Amino acid sequence: MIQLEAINHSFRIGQKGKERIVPVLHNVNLNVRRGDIVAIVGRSGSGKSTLLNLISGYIRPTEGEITVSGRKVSRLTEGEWADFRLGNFGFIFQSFQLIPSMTAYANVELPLILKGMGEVERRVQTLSILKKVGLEEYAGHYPSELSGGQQQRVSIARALVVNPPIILADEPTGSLDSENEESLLTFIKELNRESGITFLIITHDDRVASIADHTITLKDGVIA
Ligand SMILES: Nc1ncnc2c1ncn2[C@@H]1O[C@H](COP(=O)(O)OP(=O)(O)OP(=O)(O)O)[C@@H](O)[C@H]1O
Repeated sequence: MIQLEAINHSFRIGQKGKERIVPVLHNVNLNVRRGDIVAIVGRSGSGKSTLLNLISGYIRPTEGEITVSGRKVSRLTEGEWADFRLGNFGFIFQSFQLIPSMTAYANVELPLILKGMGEVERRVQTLSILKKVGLEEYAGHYPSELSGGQQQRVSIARALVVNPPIILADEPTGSLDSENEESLLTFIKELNRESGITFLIITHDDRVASIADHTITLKDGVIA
């Protein structure tokens, strides 16, 4: 489902003429199979977010090849990436990243508008996914009118609404109390089992890593 072959990545920092190269990932090889839940763990600065940003095309690898759903993505243009991302990935973040001026409904509907779906179909799909996460009665609420757990469920609905085969999650339980964390983990397991969605989850939390089929530990940019 996701393959990384001999990935090296460095950032170039500083002003022109005084640039410095910061190597971050070294010879990373990774094979995530369809339907896997994979946890990526490692200390702060070990390169976890860089790895996720490479897989989702927000940065390009300095060297190496990335294949997602059978497509070699390392050579996609920006425009091709935008379409590819919408069709292949849902994203979940620690800070939810909902748009504060939009209702739960409008936040979830947004990816469908970007996909160019018609209004009637959008309405059916948005309401059905809000129901799936147990929030149909909160469709008209703004993020500030929802609890942290509810906001995270809206963000999951937004990730799921386009039926992505892969969900990329960066510390998805980082802002949740233990009760909401448990219910999110149960939901992730359920989605994985029933819909076969592949999950790649960055986490510091052993409880999150415990639901994973495989755990990858990054140490100073190398898979340990
Ligand atoms: N855009 C960038 N420009 C320069 N250096 C960067 C950039 N992004 C990340 N880095 C550096 O790459 C290294 C790895 O960062 P990354 O964010 O991938 O680590 P992480 O394991 O996700 O850390 P954390 O758990 O704290 O989020 C760090 O040393 C960081 O300073």
